[in-house]
Amino acid sequence: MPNTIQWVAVLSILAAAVYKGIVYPALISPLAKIPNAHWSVPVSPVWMLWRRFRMQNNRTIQAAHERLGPIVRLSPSEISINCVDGGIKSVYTGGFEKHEWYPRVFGSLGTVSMFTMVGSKPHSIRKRMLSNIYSKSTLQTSPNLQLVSQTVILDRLLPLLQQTAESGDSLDVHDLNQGLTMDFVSGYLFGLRNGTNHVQDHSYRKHWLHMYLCRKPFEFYHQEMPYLDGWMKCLGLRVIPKYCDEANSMLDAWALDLCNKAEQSLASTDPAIEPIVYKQLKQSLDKQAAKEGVKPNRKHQLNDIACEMYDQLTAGFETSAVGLTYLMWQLSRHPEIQNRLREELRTLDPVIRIPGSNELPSPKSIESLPLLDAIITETLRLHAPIPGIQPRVTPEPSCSLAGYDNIPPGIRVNAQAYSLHRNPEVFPDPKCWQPKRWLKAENTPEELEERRRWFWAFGSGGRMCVGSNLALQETKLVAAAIYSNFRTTIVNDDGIEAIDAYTVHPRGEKLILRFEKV
Ligand code: HEM
Repeated sequence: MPNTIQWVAVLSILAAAVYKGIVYPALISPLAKIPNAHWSVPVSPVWMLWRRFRMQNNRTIQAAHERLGPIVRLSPSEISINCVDGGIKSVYTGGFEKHEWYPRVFGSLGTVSMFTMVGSKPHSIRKRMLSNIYSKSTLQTSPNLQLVSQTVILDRLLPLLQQTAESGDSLDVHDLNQGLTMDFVSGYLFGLRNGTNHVQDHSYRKHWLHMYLCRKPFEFYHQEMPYLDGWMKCLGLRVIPKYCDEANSMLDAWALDLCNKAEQSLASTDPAIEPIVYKQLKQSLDKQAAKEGVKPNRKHQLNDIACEMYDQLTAGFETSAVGLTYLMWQLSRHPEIQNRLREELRTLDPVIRIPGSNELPSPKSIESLPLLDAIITETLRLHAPIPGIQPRVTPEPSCSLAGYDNIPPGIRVNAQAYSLHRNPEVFPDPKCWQPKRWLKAENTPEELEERRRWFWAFGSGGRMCVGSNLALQETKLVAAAIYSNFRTTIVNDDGIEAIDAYTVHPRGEKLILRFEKV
């Protein structure tokens, strides 16, 4: 029988556990004042984990905000915000660091990139190395990108669509878009000749996409239960199948191969060969090493560059492709807007024609078309390619968010474009695709300004998308080239609704359209 001292010890431990695990988080912690997404969240993460396991993250958080307002608690140490002032402004432009979630999910080649780095200091050094190469003025005047654009649009895309239109066949544009955007981004990173040709090499594109996408259903384990796979492996079991490891190795080797090719072209200034982004990063890393008085370790450096390039390729192709797919879907559902866009595109000089064109209008002239801009912005609002959470960590010693003070450090705080873009006070009838909400002629300057503040397709602050200008330039050019020449109609859009995840794609992974020459 335990004696009195042992009883007291056991009861004290129990009382401390109840206080720490239930009383403090549910009643005393400053987080206790924040509305709970579910009654259990102050004491357990299970409810939210289950929702995430079922791939219901974005919709669950959105429903909680609709019910409970701009800030909600999702688990004992996680909150979500859905407002600009006291919300995304404080967190994302206020220097809150990224959560470990990023390197867990997106790490590759055993190291980290600008996207996956957690600390803001190493991140800002890396970002400074690359921002200029992605600025709007650099991209609009780059002879390298001009060559990539001409080749991808005039030699690869338009002839293929022309052939499709002539044959009367239909085309899976989601599949095509993923090749198109990869060719753009890889051509800019490594030089046109060293980049991919996924538009024309259909079978390699299929194989590559299969390897890339087969890992997606298992993202949950990396994101939310990072140790589970390791523990299970100790027992001889796996939660993440072996083919995911094989896909990772194949993709790492692919990125290293592209980098090796770029390395051979470093000395070239020929716009068809010069590996613009690769070169910029390599030279900046060398400069940084010289500044720090260290000799660069070439093997580590190649790995660092390959990891960075791999992230930019994947961040760049998947998002832009999904944006294009939904843009083509919406235009196919709205023939009257498609016709108005075509009229606007006919004002370009030169008009993009197949057959006939051997040069493209300037990126600047395409950028300044108001209806095209409104159509793309509205597509990125309603169908944000990254609608999911962007987790950050609350700083020392405490912070205030959405009117709640003394929020302790080390709490995971997220916002998501999915919810910010569905605020009915800013975007009336938010589920409806309405490009006119972005047109100067149809809205007051105050309305437009407010919508811009809530528009979060590219994030905000220091960790905002570095490729947003490239994405917009490329998306506008592709849309201009297609809709100057063809009318699209839907043949099969089954499964067009997006999956519920951090990055999305149509659930059916396809969109079949018919192209008719105009
Ligand atoms: C429509 C297309 C695109 C969308 C919607 C998009 C969206 C985003 C968003 C929301 C973030 C912030 C993510 C977070 O913090 O969780 C991000 C970051 C990033 N994006 Fe994009 N992106 C697009 C295209 C591109 C392209 C073409 C590139 C090519 C270089 C790119 C490269 C990156 C990188 C490297 C980061 C990390 C930036 C940092 O941490 O400083 N993205 N993107």
